[in-house]
Amino acid sequence: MKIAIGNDHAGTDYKLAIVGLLKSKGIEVINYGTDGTDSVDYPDFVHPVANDVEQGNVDIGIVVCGSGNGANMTINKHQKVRGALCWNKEITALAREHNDANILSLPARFIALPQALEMVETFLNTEFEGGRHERRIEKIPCR
Ligand SMILES: O=C(CO)[C@H](O)[C@H](O)[C@H](O)COP(=O)(O)O
Repeated sequence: MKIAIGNDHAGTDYKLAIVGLLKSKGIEVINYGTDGTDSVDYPDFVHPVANDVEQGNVDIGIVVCGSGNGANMTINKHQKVRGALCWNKEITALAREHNDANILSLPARFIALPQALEMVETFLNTEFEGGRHERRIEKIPCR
């Protein structure tokens, strides 16, 4: 499995912990940064994640910022991206089961690190249910 990850300054600590978790599982990670805590602009770091997902270069993406909203708004401008802003394990599971989310957006300033890591595990280990949800996600793109 291959995962792209990007974040702003608010998400750096959590991102580094997530990268550690993923690598410990033998997952290949493309880290678009930032790896610092100086103030940056989240679109510069999450558009590359969305591009990789859109082009099929990676299996899924993860973005991390303060509230999760700016990063999630940005990635969802990409046609093939279904980015899900998640704040607990249950919402994360539903994002995969019902929405076939392909990028997980995490709000680092509003969830604890162990919870964020648990959500990453859930995102990786939960399958899309298909069925009626397939029809619905096919209707998401603007027509
Ligand atoms: O929406 C956001 C990015 O997706 C975030 O919450 C940012 O991390 C936040 O806006 C950064 O705020 P700061 O005051 O510039 O640290």
